[in-house]
Amino acid sequence: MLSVDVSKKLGIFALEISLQIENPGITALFGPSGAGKSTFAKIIAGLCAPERGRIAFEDKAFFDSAKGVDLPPERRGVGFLFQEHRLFPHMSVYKNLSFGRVAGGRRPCCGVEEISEVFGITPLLDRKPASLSGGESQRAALARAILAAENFIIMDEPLSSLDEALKDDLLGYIEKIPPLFGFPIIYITHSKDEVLRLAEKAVIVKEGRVEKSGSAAEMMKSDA
Ligand SMILES: Nc1ncnc2c1ncn2[C@@H]1O[C@H](COP(=O)(O)OP(=O)(O)OP(=O)(O)O)[C@@H](O)[C@H]1O
Repeated sequence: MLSVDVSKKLGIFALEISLQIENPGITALFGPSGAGKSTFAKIIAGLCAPERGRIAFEDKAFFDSAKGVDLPPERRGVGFLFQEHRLFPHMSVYKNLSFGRVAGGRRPCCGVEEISEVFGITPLLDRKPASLSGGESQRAALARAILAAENFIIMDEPLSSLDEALKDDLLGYIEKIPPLFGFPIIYITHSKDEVLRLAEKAVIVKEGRVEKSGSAAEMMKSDA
C-alpha cells in the first residue's frame, strides 16, 4: 500500500493531499489541467519535496518531515514514464535499458532481453533514440521504467504525444504490466477513455486536493 499525506506550496498554488492506494493494479489520477496531478506524482517519486508530511510504501518511509527522512529518487524504487520519452540521446536503446536496470532497485524484475521481447523492441536495441518513431520511443521508455522499478510505476500522461493508433497500441502494452510484472501503476490522465480502459480505481484531483476516489467506472460516471 502507498500511503501519502503531504502539503506543498508552489507560488499561489497549494497542494494538500492525503491518500492511500491499495490497489495492486492500475489506479488513475484524473483531473483538469492545473489540478496538481504532476506535482503530486513528482512528490511521490522524490523529484519535488513537500513542505510537510509523510510518504510510505508498505513499511518503508520515503519521506517523513517529522523524522527528517527524505530518500532520493533512486532509493524509492519508483519507475517513472513521462509525457515525452526522455531516453538518453547519446545511448543506444540497449544502454538506455541497462541504465534503467542499474539505476533501479536491487531486485530487477527481469533482464533487458526478456523485457525487449515483451515490448517488441528487440530489433531496435542497437539504435539511438533519434532514429526511433514516437511509438517505438515510448515503448523503450516504458521498458526502462519497468527495469528501474522496484515498488511501483508512475505514468504521467504517457500517451499525450502519440496519435490515436499509437495510443491504442501503447495502451495494449501498459495493460500487460500488472499481470506480467506485478507492479502497481499510478496513471495520470485527462482522458476518461483511458481511465475506463485501464484502471480499476480512480482518484479525482481538483485544485490541489482529492475530491473523491473509488471504482473507476463510478468515478467517471459521477464526474460527467
Ligand atoms: N515551480 C512552480 N512554481 C509556481 N507554480 C507552479 C510550479 N510548478 C507548478 N506550478 C503550478 O501548480 C499547479 C499544478 O500544476 P501541475 O503541473 O501539477 O498540474 P497538472 O494537474 O499536472 O496539470 P496538467 O494536467 O496540465 O499537466 C499549476 O497551477 C501550476 O502552474
